Amino acid sequence: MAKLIKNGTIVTATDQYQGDILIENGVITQIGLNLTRKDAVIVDAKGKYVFPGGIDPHTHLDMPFGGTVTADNFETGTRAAAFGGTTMVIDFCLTNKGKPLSQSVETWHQKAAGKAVIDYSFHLMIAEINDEVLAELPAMIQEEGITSLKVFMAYKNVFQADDGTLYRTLLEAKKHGALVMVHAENGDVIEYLISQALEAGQTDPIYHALTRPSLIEGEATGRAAKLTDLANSQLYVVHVTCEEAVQQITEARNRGVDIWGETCPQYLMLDQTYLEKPDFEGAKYVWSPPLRPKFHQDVLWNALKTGQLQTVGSDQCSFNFIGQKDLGLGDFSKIPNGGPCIEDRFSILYSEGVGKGRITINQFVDIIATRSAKLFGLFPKKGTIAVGGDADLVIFDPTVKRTISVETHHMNVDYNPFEGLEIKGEPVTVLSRGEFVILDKQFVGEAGNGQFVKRRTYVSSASGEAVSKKETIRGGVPNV
Ligand SMILES: NC(=O)NCCC(=O)O
Ligand SMILES: [Zn+2]
Ligand SMILES: [Zn+2]
Repeated sequence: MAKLIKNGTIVTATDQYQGDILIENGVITQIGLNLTRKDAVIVDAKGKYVFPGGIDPHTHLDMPFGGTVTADNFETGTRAAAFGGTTMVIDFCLTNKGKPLSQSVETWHQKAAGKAVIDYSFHLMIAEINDEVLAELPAMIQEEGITSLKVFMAYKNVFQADDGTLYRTLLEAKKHGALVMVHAENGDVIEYLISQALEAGQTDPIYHALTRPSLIEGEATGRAAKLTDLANSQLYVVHVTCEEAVQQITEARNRGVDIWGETCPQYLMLDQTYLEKPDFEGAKYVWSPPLRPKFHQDVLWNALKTGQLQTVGSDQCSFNFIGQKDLGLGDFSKIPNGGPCIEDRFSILYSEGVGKGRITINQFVDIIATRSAKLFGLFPKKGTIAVGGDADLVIFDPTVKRTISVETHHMNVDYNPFEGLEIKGEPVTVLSRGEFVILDKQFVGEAGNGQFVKRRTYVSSASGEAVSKKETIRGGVPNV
């Protein structure tokens, strides 16, 4: 049945205006003033913003990691995402050396199908480059629509790939139209620092942060940026936490490298002192890269404001405090890395960003949805509000004050790292392809309604300025 959203303030990455939105067969068919339609369900959005549904470019749902499996799967995770105003997630499909890529992708399809309540896609991890991988990659990218590849520069002996693998992945990505993503930390150095700490009896959660200094996140970011330049390819740096990494990205962008950066709410809001909480509570705040000293937060906010960083992902990777995080009691290196944020990403960025004057409301939409849609081949089907696009929409009440808490969140995990944070603004109604998923703050969706979305190949035009600058200033580096 048609739906008509009336009287809302429509906000995109570029505009803000009063208007009505007509939805038919899951897509937006008209936007205008005083629209009428006899047989439509009317949704009154007076006094509310109508935003494009959030796109979370970085989630780990139902993922085995650190000797356990994330507490949220595709059903609980995407349901919580919807409550929080997110209508599409791109999850990381892990792969195993020596196994076909197609097998890993099939495993991820099985995890998501019948469970997801909103649309989803996958990034594909590249652990090695060999003849089999080279043979499979073109079809993965161009036929399966998995147009982003992930390389880990850390987690030695688990996920870490070497520089040769990263470089060859960059070359293949350029050839076939994919965006390469990196977890940028120096895994070899970290492994040594961890062994030194444990030898010295330093076992508490704070040593997780102290053995992963920001300098080596910056070093790995700079290395990846330079390899991208050499390969004349394209790079997206996930979960940027610190000044050193921002500097490397900025410097590379200024040289004309096609490079993008993401940060996460935890790095914008929480600092290293959280890892010092007594009674092992610091384990709740173990992410890699780690939380940093507070001054890095201002650097990250400023980088979002000035466009040096372009997106905010949740890096949703939830583990219960009791029964999962406590695997690392007596040895910080065994604490499963990651935390829950899929539900709060959207509202925290609105409240702390727009509400506190750090970013504009149009920048908010760009960071939370539009930029990811462009970089990951979804725009303009998703990531904006336009005739012909999917009706993935969030009706958002900017006046509601609330406190984030495990008592009220919908994630399947026994703590919330933002517990007690007072924020302003809340998604009230959320639609995915024109169907209500959240209606007046109640879940009305259904597991399995979310669909896998094949994405378009990476186009450098998404990068605009950076690529044209490179072509005019440097003439580009030849592909070798
Ligand atoms: N970030 C984190 O600590 N856990 C999730 C895996 C990753 O993104 O590195
Ligand atoms: Zn990572
Ligand atoms: Zn991650």
